[in-house]
This record gives sequence, C-alpha cells and structure tokens, in this order.
Amino acid sequence: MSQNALPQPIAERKSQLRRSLLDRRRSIDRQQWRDRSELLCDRLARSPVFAEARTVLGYFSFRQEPDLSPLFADRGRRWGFPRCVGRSLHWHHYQPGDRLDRGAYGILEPSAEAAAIAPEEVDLILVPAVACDERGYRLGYGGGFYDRLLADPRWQQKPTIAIVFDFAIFPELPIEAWDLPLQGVCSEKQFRGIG
Ligand SMILES: Nc1nc2c(c(=O)[nH]1)N(C=O)[C@@H](CNc1ccc(C(=O)N[C@@H](CCC(=O)O)C(=O)O)cc1)CN2
Ligand SMILES: Nc1ncnc2c1ncn2[C@@H]1O[C@H](COP(=O)(O)OP(=O)(O)OP(=O)(O)O)[C@@H](O)[C@H]1O
Repeated sequence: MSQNALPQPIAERKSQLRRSLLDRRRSIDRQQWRDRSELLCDRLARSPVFAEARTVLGYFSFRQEPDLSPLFADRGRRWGFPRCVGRSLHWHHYQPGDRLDRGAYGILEPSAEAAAIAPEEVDLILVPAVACDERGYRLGYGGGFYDRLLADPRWQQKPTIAIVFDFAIFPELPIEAWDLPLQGVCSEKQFRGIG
C-alpha cells in the first residue's frame, strides 16, 4: 500500500459512489428500466409484509428509480406519498387519477390538500435508494430526508424496505453516525430481510 494514501473522508466516498451509481442508473435503457421495475414490483407484491400492509408509503420514480406505479392501483390498499416541506417530508394520500404537483427537485408530489397520512396509520415504508447494502444501510440523494424521518420516534418502529435495482446492492456501504439500517431490501432479483 502506498505510504501517502490518506483515508478518504466518508462524506466524499458517499458522494463519489452516489455520482457513479446515478450515472449507471441513468444509462439503463427505457425498456430495461421497465422490465426490471416490473420484476421488482412482482417480487415485492409476493412478500408477506407487503401483502399484509394496508397503508403503504411509496414514492414517484425520479431519475430512473425503480417504478412502483403498477402497484398504486391495488384495491384495498391505501398509498401515501411525500411532499418536501423545508427539511421534512409530509405524507398525503394519493390514488391514480388524483392531481399531482411538480415539487422540490422536480419530483411529483400529491396536492397539499390531499388527506394527510398520520404515522399511526402506516404499516410499511418503501424507501427509494441510490444504493444499499446487505445490512440494510442505504445511500440516498444526500438530502437526509429519510434519515431524519426514520430517526423520529413516531416512525422508528415501522417496517422499512429499501427499493433498488440489483446492481446497487453492496456488501458494505460507507456509513455515518446518523445512518440507520432498514429492515429489508428489494430488487428485481432478491428480497432480503423482512419478507
Ligand atoms: N422519488 C423520490 N422522491 C423523494 C425522494 C427520493 O429519494 N426519491 N427523497 C429522498 O430523500 C426526497 C427528495 N430528496 C432529494 C434530496 C436531494 C436531491 C438533490 O437533487 N440533491 C442535489 C445535491 C445533493 C447534495 O449532494 O448535496 C443533487 O443530487 O444534485 C433530490 C431529492 C423526497 N422525495
Ligand atoms: N437524524 C438526523 N437529524 C438531523 N440531521 C440529519 C439526520 N440524519 C441525517 N442528517 C443530515 O442529513 C444530511 C444528509 O445525510 P446523508 O448523506 O446520509 O443523506 P441520504 O440518506 O443520502 O439522503 P436522503 O435521505 O435524502 O435520500 C447530513 O449532512 C446530515 O447532517
């Protein structure tokens, strides 16, 4: 090993990894993105934790994140989606056909007038991720939105599943003091942790 190879700060390693994985995800062609998303949805739909959940928090795909929209029309299930408000996420009900706004970062958001979803109602949180590891740790866009949410005692006990394409699952990601592991990881090829 080179004498002058200094350890790289974790924040820098995270941001390099984030850039390279976002590039890789952006380069997936449209049909591959659709096929992999569909496989991921099938896998998720077959897991008992999802099958039993009545109220689920999701996300609207952005920058070629896995597309979960085929699941949003499920009868008998209630879906909540985030609005970015300052540094927090506010959750509102949405069903296909409802109006959506283009919010912070250009991500689709439910209307602020849509029914709010309280933590007590939520059975499962599907967490978008740039990457995650086999222990459940996750790398996001760097905003810390989900880190702050999951640190809140009202949300801490909720089952959480990271949603990623398989190329973005690693044995061990660099983590910082505030990173909390999720309980499960679902890709188009595997479902780890809570099933
Ligand atoms: N589909 C989806 N919706 C989501 C999230 C998500 O990850 N996916 N979020 C999950 O939190 C929240 C939005 N979080 C975001 C946080 C940062 C950036 C962003 O563009 N950041 C800048 C620079 C960040 C930095 O490195 O400091 C960038 O990437 O250019 C985008 C969204 C809420 N909604
Ligand atoms: N529990 C917390 N309380 C306050 N600030 C936090 C907390 N967790 C993370 N942060 C802040 O959020 C910032 C971003 O964290 P990090 O890089 O881990 O985000 P991320 O998980 O990639 O992003 P996101 O959750 O938005 O997808 C950090 O600079 C950190 O200071």
